[in-house]
Amino acid sequence: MVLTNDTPSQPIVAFDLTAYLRDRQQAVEAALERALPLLYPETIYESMRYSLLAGGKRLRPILCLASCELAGGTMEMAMPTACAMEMLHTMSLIHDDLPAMDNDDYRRGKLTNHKVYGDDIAILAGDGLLTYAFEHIADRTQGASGDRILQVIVKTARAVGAAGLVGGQVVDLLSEGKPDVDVATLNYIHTHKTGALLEASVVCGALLAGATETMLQHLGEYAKNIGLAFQIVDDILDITATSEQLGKTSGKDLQAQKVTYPSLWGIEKSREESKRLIRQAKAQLQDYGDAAQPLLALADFITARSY
Ligand code: DMA
Ligand SMILES: C=C(C)CCOP(=O)(O)OP(=O)(O)O
Ligand SMILES: [Mg+2]
Ligand SMILES: [Mg+2]
Repeated sequence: MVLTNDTPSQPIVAFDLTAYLRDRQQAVEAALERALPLLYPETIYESMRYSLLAGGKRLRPILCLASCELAGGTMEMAMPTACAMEMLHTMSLIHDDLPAMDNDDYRRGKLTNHKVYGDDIAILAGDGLLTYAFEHIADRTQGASGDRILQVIVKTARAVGAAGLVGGQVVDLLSEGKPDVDVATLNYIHTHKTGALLEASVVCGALLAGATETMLQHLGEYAKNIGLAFQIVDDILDITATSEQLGKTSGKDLQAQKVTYPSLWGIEKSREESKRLIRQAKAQLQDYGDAAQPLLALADFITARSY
């Protein structure tokens, strides 16, 4: 996919997103493989690796690496944090798919973790990934000061805890089957269960590189907008895409009576809203010229994606 940068006041330069994603996905896969070797007791490491190394778009680590580079840092400096974001995302998926939550049998085209290893090991695999993510940031980050690493840990912990992802998942579950969920509640669910970790991924990359307050603010706004757009698109795809395309059972939101943007507004209006959010995200990066190309293209990828 070659996307042109259509933000006003930016030069029109083609950016090969397909090649970029392929390179970055490869780098992230290799780093994840190295980060989590198979140790004793093998069952838990096998279970953690089963989900962590099952593919996926690797969007969160790629965003983290890109924002670190935009802020003048290196890919190496951000790689442990980038890997941690994927560990946390994987933890959230393993737990989200459990029978006590969304009860899903497929993820990334494979049986879900609990279907292979059982609920007990799947819960522990999530716990293992959650804790290891923080160990990995603290233990493996090189080239950034202890102070910056601490800021990253605080930001990330907040993003996955009750003030972030956990809080969003709770309201998502409590809203199931309710016919009167309003847009404010829906926005809370989306910005917390999905947006918070995406935002942390973007902001932490830049924090490691010592970005200015202004840049952190721009990147935070960029990330909030793409985060909300991401979940709207996810809910559209749940209706319009096949299980094969998604690698998970489609049509689950309707079945579980989840309130979503498309259920409230219909597919067309939801699509328009996601596009508006992406335009708003890209507008945050207008001061950064060509250096922002990866993040601009990644924003477009969120609405263009089909899985
Ligand atoms: C998943 O949300 C969110 C987290 C934090 C795992 P979801 O249940 O809407 O996503 P999916 O359709 O991928 O299960
Ligand atoms: C947070 C949500 C909505 C779950 C899906 O996330 P992704 O679509 O990023 O899943 P993978 O590419 O990592 O499989
Ligand atoms: Mg869910
Ligand atoms: Mg789910």
